[in-house]
Amino acid sequence: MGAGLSQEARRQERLLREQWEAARRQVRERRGTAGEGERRVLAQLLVLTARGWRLLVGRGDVVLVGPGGVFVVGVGDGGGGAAGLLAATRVTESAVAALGMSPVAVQPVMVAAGQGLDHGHGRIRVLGEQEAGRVLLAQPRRLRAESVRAIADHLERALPGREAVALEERTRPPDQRDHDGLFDLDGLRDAALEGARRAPIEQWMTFLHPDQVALVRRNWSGPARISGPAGTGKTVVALHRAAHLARRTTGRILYVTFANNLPRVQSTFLRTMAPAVADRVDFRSLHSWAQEFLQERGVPVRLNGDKAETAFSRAWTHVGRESLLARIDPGPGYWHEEIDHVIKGRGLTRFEDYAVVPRRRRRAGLHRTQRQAVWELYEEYEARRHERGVHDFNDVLSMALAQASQEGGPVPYAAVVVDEVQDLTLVGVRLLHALVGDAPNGLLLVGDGQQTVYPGGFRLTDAGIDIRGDRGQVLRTNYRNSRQILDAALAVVADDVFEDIDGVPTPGRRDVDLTYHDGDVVRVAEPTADAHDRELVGALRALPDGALADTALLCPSKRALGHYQRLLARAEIPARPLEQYDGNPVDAVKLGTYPRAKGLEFKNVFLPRYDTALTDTAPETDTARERAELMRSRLFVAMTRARDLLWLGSVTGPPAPRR
Ligand SMILES: Nc1ncnc2c1ncn2[C@@H]1O[C@H](COP(=O)(O)OP(=O)(O)OP(=O)(O)O)[C@@H](O)[C@H]1O
Repeated sequence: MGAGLSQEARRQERLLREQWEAARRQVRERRGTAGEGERRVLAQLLVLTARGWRLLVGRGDVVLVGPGGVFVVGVGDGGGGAAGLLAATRVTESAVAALGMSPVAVQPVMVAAGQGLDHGHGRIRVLGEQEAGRVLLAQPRRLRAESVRAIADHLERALPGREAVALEERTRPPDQRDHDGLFDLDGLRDAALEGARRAPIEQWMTFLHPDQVALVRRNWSGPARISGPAGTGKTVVALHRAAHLARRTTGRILYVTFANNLPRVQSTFLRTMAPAVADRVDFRSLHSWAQEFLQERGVPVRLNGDKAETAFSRAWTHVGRESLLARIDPGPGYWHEEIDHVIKGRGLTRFEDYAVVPRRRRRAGLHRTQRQAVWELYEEYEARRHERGVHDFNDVLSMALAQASQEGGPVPYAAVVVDEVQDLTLVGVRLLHALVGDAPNGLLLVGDGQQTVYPGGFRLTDAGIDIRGDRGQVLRTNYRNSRQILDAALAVVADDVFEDIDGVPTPGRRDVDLTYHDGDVVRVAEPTADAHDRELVGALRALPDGALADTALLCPSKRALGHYQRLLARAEIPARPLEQYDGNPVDAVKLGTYPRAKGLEFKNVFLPRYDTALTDTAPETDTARERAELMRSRLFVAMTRARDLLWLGSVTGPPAPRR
């Protein structure tokens, strides 16, 4: 900076110098017996008290509460080293849990002799003596002033034996200036400026409902499950849980979803909310993880979706098209799904098993002869796939399961968290279960059967996962949607009874508690597609500056998506594919299909021609009914992504070309 220092930087520097000198003096007077290193650290922490932080000094550690969160700082050699610091952290975590504060917001820090240190040691962040104040000052803002006050007051009562210490405001005689040439005041000044500049982190990254905190900290004796309707904080709890487990163990945590883009977004969130452990949580999509796992084990994978697709098309032409299957549903898609989600998705390799398997969430009942026809198609597909020497996505999971089930292999993860579990196949769930087995706090399955966006399904009992007693938890408070938005979404699936992975049938219109939250549904019905599109563009343009960063436009199909992509390009409205979204704000509309939006949320959600996903008349065949139901489920997911505005466009026709 030097000569170019801004006025604010100069003011900060002057203030900091005064505070630093006063702090040094105070520590020298009160803690004369402490070593120089310890005194220097305490002086830095005292400076923080002049900047909105509170200090509770104990024996060997200091609890700090400030805009950057709650820190338990090990100083000097009065305490019990790392073990003592972790014990003090746990006590502090318990104390703040009553206020709804997540354990991940309480961070243990060890200050060590030396300079330029900043690294993780297990769950403890290690900072050099010179860095402590600077690093804490530069933290993104996590707590507002009133929260700092409330938490510090609470901790003063809850943690007896600690002394509240603050920098005393005294007028400084001019001849007592304490020139401490060794200390990096510039660093402290820059950190203070940086801390003030950084955007505060989201409230949910620090505060949860006390019931949610209890789930995050709970000890489960085996696999556990968290379910609940859309927007009830399942992912939020799962993220805090992953961070909490990462701090409790030295192993790695695997956080898996089915979709590809979700892990990126969730990883961004975790990095902000619990940076110290972020590197020990692997956010992965199931298939990409399985491929890498096989590679590490030296198992060759020749995944080729296109060639596998061709193998299926040929098989259909050869044995499917003229078979009795075509009478049930003439489209090959339904039968491809049957192979993907029922036969291979469940890992079936013998007809006798398929002949009797319960085909969960498949609406067309198939008797034995019909199943035989499906099996022939399956065998033909497998033969043609082998001929081409390629694997499909299901093969990858089956091979990974075979590897993971082998005795004696290294256990790569201490815990596995599965988000959106309802969209996994049975083999996928078995694979993840095989990684950690029934270990305490090993497997956590999070999801909601009502938001299923792929066909087929499974029950936990099919996977041999036994979740009993308090290991099955249901969240019931929707924190995302307003009454209007949730009502509009529930109306779509009101008549669809669904079965979740526990096998319990649940009515579509579920009881959900709502938190008070504003939010509107805007319905636009136009006689022509052009008029509809003009309204859409107008509505997007009417959004306030900067709003596009938190806006999504979602479509039922890729084809429709192409249309709106071009429309937005012509209208010069910035847009980004949802696939590229990683949770960091970009001032552009996020464009994607309904299934792509799963697990995400946006302030504004635009669903042009949303009613193409709905059918006016009851479908005549079972397979058409199943498809219609799946479309409603996807639309429901898309609608419940909206926090503040749900824009529903439709074309009343005539004539409205179908998209
Ligand atoms: N205790 C809480 N207080 C306030 N907001 C909360 C709380 N818990 C969660 N939220 C907010 O609720 C919203 C939904 O949370 P989350 O995405 O975890 O829900 P979900 O159950 O996973 O949703 P879905 O199944 O629809 O994907 C988020 O905006 C989150 O910040």
